[in-house]
Amino acid sequence: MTKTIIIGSNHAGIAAANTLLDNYPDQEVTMIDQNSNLSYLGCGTALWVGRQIDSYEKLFYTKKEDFEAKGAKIYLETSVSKVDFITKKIYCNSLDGKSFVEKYDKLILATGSVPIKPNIPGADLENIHFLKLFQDGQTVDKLLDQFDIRNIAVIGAGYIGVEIAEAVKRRNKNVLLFDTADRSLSSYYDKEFTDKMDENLIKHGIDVHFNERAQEYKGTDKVEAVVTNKGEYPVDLVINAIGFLPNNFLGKDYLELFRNGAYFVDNHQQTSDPSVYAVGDCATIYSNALEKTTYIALATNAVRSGIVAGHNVGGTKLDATGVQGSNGISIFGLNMVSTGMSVTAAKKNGFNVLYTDFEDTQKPGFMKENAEVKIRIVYDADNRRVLGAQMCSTADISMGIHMFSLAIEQKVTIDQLKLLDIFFLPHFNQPYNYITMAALNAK
Ligand SMILES: Cc1cc2nc3c(=O)[nH]c(=O)nc-3n(C[C@H](O)[C@H](O)[C@H](O)COP(=O)(O)OP(=O)(O)OC[C@H]3O[C@@H](n4cnc5c(N)ncnc54)[C@H](O)[C@@H]3O)c2cc1C
Ligand SMILES: NC(=O)c1ccc[n+]([C@@H]2O[C@H](COP(=O)([O-])OP(=O)(O)OC[C@H]3O[C@@H](n4cnc5c(N)ncnc54)[C@H](O)[C@@H]3O)[C@@H](O)[C@H]2O)c1
Repeated sequence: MTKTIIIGSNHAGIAAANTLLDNYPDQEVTMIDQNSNLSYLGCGTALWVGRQIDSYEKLFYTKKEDFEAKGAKIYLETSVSKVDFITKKIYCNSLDGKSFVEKYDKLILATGSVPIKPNIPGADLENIHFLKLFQDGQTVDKLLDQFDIRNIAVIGAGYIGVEIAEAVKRRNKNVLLFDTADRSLSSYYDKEFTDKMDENLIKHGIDVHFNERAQEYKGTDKVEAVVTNKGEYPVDLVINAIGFLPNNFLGKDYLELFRNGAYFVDNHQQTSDPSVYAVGDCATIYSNALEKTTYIALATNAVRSGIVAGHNVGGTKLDATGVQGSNGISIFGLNMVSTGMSVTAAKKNGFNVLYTDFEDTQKPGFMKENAEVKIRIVYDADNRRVLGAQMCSTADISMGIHMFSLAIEQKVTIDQLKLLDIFFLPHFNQPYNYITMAALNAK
């Protein structure tokens, strides 16, 4: 028997555990997590807090007993305080006061990420929260029930910030949304797309403050105001959402790290110690768009990297295929999806970049239910390789982005997309559909 210990039992750790337990009967699997729950889908926090779904119960997709039934040993409310990588031992402390040591043959680090804490005065006042764990969502949800919690500042207009801004607005509170960038979602989309999101946010009553950095949280015990480079705003609750950092506490002094501190892994999820693998938000990932190792914190990547690590630890060599960072968001009925790099991101990364845009209705004019679609395909001006795509509509056009994800992975050129066989049916698109038209218009 090979003994594998997995530290962290959320999306990445779960995927690794299931892969090992379902495919490799010679594996003894031990899972350890400091939290009391596992498999919480953070994407559901905004849906639940905004009352778009009835409750949070179904936001968990598995439980401790499911792993025990497959023969794993699983400890919750147990934190690993130290790993001795030389003797292959981990040191654990459970919430009920017990300490114990476990030995491993192979170790999978799946310790995820931690939200970045703004380093400003007043950051420890009451009613200032993050939105990472289920418990964070519960705290914010309860506070929003209080009548005297009226003005809510959301710091960071990235994915978490924009989603929770919508949710809080749906609870009839005043929302102030701050970002240091000049627009929302600036790391995912170009301005022509984020302009649509910003208009949408403003139209629904969200008070947006771009190019604005929070410099201080003021208050006696509880937060009472946010001070930025442009003004002071009375608030009753602050939600910080300015990004994640990899949680590298256990291996930072021993394993090779990426520039942001993530465990540097190869395409088998193996770290610089051959007995140690790292998966999900604590590890690097290979971007096929950039053609470089990078860091992209997404549940989808956590699951895929967990599967890859599981097979390699189990004894089947499996190469990760790399990712495109595909992502999507749906706010007050406006849907935006992207994959690979925006023009802004490609330029920042030194690419000689071109793009092609197209805007039209999704379906032929005779269809009753119809919506505008905007698409941009980003490509390399030198070798014509597709680098990214963005789409936006009030219709559900999300599935089209997966094709661009594959195109980037497979190094397809913009010219190969021009005459690609794309079906036509009035219920879904036009004979001259938006993907073909965008590609045909490419210079
Ligand atoms: C509000 C919100 C919405 C999101 N929405 C989406 C979305 O729509 N789509 C998407 O793809 N991604 C989304 N994400 C991102 C996604 O949740 C993360 O990328 C994903 O959770 C990463 O999974 P992970 O298992 O690598 O890490 P984590 O989820 O961070 O889990 C790490 C686990 O390790 C445990 N742990 C850490 N240190 C120790 C230790 N020393 N001892 C024991 N246990 C330890 C933690 O308790 C935790 O359970 C969202 C995130 C948030 C917060
Ligand atoms: N729909 C989804 O796929 C989804 C939903 C939620 C979260 N996630 C993922 O979870 C991770 C964390 O999400 P997130 O929203 O925290 O990060 P993010 O990177 O999406 O957004 C962070 C935002 O904070 C801004 N910012 C940075 N420092 C700031 C400061 N000091 N003051 C004000 N603004 C500041 C940035 O400009 C950026 O817009 C991301 O990897 C994200 O992709 C994905």
